[in-house]
Formats: sequence, structure tokens, C-alpha cells
Amino acid sequence: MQAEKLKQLLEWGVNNGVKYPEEVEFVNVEGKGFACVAKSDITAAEFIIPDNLIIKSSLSSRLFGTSLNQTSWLKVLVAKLKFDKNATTVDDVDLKAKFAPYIDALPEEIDSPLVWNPSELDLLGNTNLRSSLRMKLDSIFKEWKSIMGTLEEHRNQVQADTIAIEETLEQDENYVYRNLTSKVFQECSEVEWWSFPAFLWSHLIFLSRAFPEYVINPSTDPSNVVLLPIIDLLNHDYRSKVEWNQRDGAFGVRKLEAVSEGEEILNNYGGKGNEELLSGYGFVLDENIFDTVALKIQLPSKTVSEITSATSLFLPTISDYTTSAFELSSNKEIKHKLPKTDSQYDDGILYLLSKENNDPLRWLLDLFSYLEKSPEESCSGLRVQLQGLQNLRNAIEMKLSSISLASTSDRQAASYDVKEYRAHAARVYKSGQVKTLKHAINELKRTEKEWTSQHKSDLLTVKRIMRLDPSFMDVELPLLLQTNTGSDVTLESYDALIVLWLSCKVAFNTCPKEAQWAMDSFKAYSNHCEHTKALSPEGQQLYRTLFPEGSAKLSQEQFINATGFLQHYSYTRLSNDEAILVRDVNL
Ligand SMILES: C[S@@+](CC[C@H](N)C(=O)[O-])C[C@H]1O[C@@H](n2cnc3c(N)ncnc32)[C@H](O)[C@@H]1O
Repeated sequence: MQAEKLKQLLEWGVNNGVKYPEEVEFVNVEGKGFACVAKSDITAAEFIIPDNLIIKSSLSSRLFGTSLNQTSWLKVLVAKLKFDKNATTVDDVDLKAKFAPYIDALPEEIDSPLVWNPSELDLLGNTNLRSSLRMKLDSIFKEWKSIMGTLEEHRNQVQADTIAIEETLEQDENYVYRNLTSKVFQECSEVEWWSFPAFLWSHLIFLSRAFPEYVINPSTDPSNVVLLPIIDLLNHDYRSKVEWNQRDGAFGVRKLEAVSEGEEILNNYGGKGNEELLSGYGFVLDENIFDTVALKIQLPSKTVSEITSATSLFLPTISDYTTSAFELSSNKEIKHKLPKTDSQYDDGILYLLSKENNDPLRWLLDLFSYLEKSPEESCSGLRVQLQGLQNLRNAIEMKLSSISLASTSDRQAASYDVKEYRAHAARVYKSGQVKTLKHAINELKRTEKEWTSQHKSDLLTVKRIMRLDPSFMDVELPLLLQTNTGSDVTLESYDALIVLWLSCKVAFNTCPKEAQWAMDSFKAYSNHCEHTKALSPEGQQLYRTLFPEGSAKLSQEQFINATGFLQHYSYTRLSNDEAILVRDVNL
């Protein structure tokens, strides 16, 4: 069946001016659909489609009489060509008849998770892809509703469907699948061309095989797309070297490497990670070097404008990540970057973590450090950076553990058959997410190690204090606490031990020279804060526990100064919840 459709498509293409090398053949490959394979060794291969076979928005604009929302109307046109039994005539040409071999040969099904059943969706776990699906479906529905609402001809039916779909979209995954997304690939005869399932079908076709229109028309709006019959039979590999070119409206793809007999000739859709490939195209690549994990950081608009106006922090937007597949030989520098405005961050600041590029992790680290710092501190302060790093690591570790959590589906034991390829795709996608997050965590651990070893003398851990200052535990602490040995006192945290060390240093006026910087900062802090700080309730409580009778050597205020100082001059290491004193220096 598919083989016959493929044969007719190719005949139609060749008869209408499509060109491709004689040494290639198109075949149906299990799990990939159609593919192009070399019949003998070839040094170069070029595929060309003439202008009049390109499906573009000038056709839909003429048919529907509007030049607004061009891509949406183009999707409606393709849905009409597929599902409407009647002719679709533009400039006296019946487009249904003209493009029938192409429309007939489009894939019977696309493996996008947008149409997976709930048992298959469960395999995606708690990943970004899983949680974005409902939003994506909502936005496709809104696109359909906004344009279909303007179609006079089917207004009442569209209105009735709109109400029903709105109700459906409020229900759980299982209900949405049964009543909406499972209808997309059903028998053509049961789907109305103007309906939402028809539009969703067309949307999935465009997601998985449309090209940006600027590949044939560099001056067009960058969001416009086209369908390129036969050219779109080439599958993807990011390693494939190809050149795209356009001449007088015709479009060509040239393979720039030799291909051996039996090898597949592959296009290159650009640097896309498995999340993008799976959600848009319904497939994944093993070991995809373009895998990313998106972290969106939502900040109050006041903080965003503070950052953009008063700091040199880099806040990325989506355009900072776009890797273009479309290197036209005639115009290699097509860039559509707009100047950044604060409103671009209204939905959050997007960080795409990746194993291949640590820049986004560095940008995130700068942001977390900025958010950690007090008004008196500098962004590049050692303490601020180390604490920012801990906070970021904590956030990434939480993300990692949430991905691995089983999804919490509230449906009542409904279970569906799981397609083998979908299970495989979910596994590969999830493992890429986990590897990327683990890479980020290791990178942060490595950075922390680098900083702490460069700044050994600027850090005081409890262990280092014990080593530098043995008389603290052996002599001073028992005297301060009026016990026989320091070990008689149970101290629940590193914090309490450091506060007591600072207290002893004040009470006995001693300090090893390697730790003198801490004492100097502590004295400056105590003098500076004398009249401003509030007595912290936790500090008071700890003082009463340690000194039930009060202390002749250490006032409550001195003790509370020490707790305040610790808070301002330390960071807490995530791995063991250990407070570490940090000198006021920059990285
Ligand atoms: C532009 S079309 C390519 C032609 C397609 N094979 C067909 O049968 O029409 C994109 C679709 O091809 C499949 N595809 C492309 N590259 C692939 C790959 N490397 N591995 C598996 N499937 C791939 C996916 O189903 C994707 O949605």
C-alpha cells in the first residue's frame, strides 16, 4: 500500500520537474517511514523541486482571501486537501487533484507524544516534555479556534465543536486521549476538513516536515513555512553535510559527501535535541549531542529590570540558542535576532543545559549568585558565588529526582497497548535528560572544587578550625561552657560549633594567625551592626540552652553577633549541610 503510494508520488514528481540522481532509490524502512538510499557509490547527490510543486502560503492566502496568519491558513489548506472530498480550486487549478499523490503518501501516523495514549505518556515520567504537552495542545486549539471562527461557511459547527473541545481540554489525560487526540489518525472519511482533529493532523505534518519559507524566499517573514514534496522524504542526521540552495523559486538540497552503495542519503534538520525531535518529529537519536534540558526561571519583573539595567548579567532568550539548519549557499548569514526587552522574560528566563556547551550553566550560576547576594555584596564575591552554586546545584538535583519519579496519573487503571518504538523513544529521551542534568551537577561540583582549592586560605571549615586551633576544643570551650571537656556538650550543627569558636575567640582574645581574617571581619561586623541588628529568637534560644545561668565570659549580645556574622559570612555546603566561613574576597 505505502509502496504503491510512494511509486505514484515519485512518478508525479518526476513528471512535474522534480530532479534527483538516478543512482538513488526511495524505500520504506521499518521505524523510519520512507528513506532515500544509494543504489551504488555516489560522490554527490542533488535533489531539486520546481517552484510550482511547493505548497506555500500564497496558495492559502488566495483560497481563503487573507494574508494574515499565513502558516495557520496553510495548515488549514493542507487539512482541506486531505479531508475534503470536494475540489479545492485556486486560480482555476484544483489543488486537491494537483497534489493528490503527495497528500496520499504522507505518513499514516506521526509518533508525536501529542497523540500518544496515556500508558505511553506515563513512560515520559515527570519530564519537561510530558508537562508541556497540555500547554501545546491548548495553544494548537487556540490557533484553530481563532482562525476557524472567521470561516463563515462552518461557523455554527465550529462553535459547537469549540465548546465541546474546551470542555474536553479541562479533563484528564485519559479523557483527552479518548475524545480528542486519538481521533487524529482515524479514517479520513470520518474527519471533517475544518475540524480540530483535521487541523491537529495538519499541524503534526507541518511540525515534522515543513521547511522555513526563507529557504526559497529570503525576504519572507521568518515564521512562514512551506512543504517541499519529495525533498521532504529525506530523513535526518545532524552529522550529514548538506547544502540548501534556491534558484528562481526552485529549491535544492545537495549532499556534500560521497555516499556508499546501500547507505542512506540524509538531510540535516539542524542541531535539535531529542526533546525537540520527539515532540515535533516523533523520533529520537541515540546519543544526541544536541540534547538539552530546559530550566525556566521565573522572576518578578522588578528583579528582571534591576538585572537588565544595573548589572552585566547575561539573560538569555530563545534566539540565543537557535541553531539554524538552513545554511543557504546564497545567504549564509540569515539572522533574525531582535533587540532584547524585559517583556521577553515575562514567561521566565530560559536556560538550556547541555553536555556540549557549559555557557548556559555559567549564565545560570551568575543569576543564582546575583539572587543570593545582599545589597552590600558584590556579584563576584567568593561567598556569594559559592552559595549561588550550592543553590543552583540543589535546584538541578531536585529536577533530576523529579524526572525519575513515577508519574502520578490519577486515572482509574485504564491501560493501553504501548508501541515498541514509543517506549524506546521515551527511554532514550529520558536518559538524555538525566545525563544532561548529571553533567551539569558534575560541572558544578568540579567548579566548587576548583574555587575552594584556589581559595583554601579564605575558607574556614570546622575541620580546619580544629586543626589550626586545638586549644579551642581542649581548653577554651570547656571553660566557656563550664564543663570538664567540650565533648560533654552535644552540638547539633556545624553552625553552633563555629558560633562557639567565634565566641571563644572574643572571650579569650586568642586566634591562630591563619584565621585572623575571620576575627577582624567579625569585630568589624560587631561594631558596624551594634545598633541595627535584631536579637534573633533562634540565637537567644541557643544561648539559653548553652548557658542556662548566663555566662560571665560571653554576653548574649556577643553570642548573637556571632550567629549573625556566621549567616553573613558563610555558605552552606549542600552535601553535608555544613556551614563554612568565607573571607570577604572576590573570586
Ligand atoms: C521530513 S520527514 C522524512 C521522511 C519520512 N521518513 C517519511 O516517511 O515521509 C520526517 C519524518 O521522518 C522520520 N525520520 C526522519 N529522520 C529520522 C531518523 N533519523 N530516525 C527515525 N525516523 C526519522 C520521522 O518520522 C519524521 O517525522
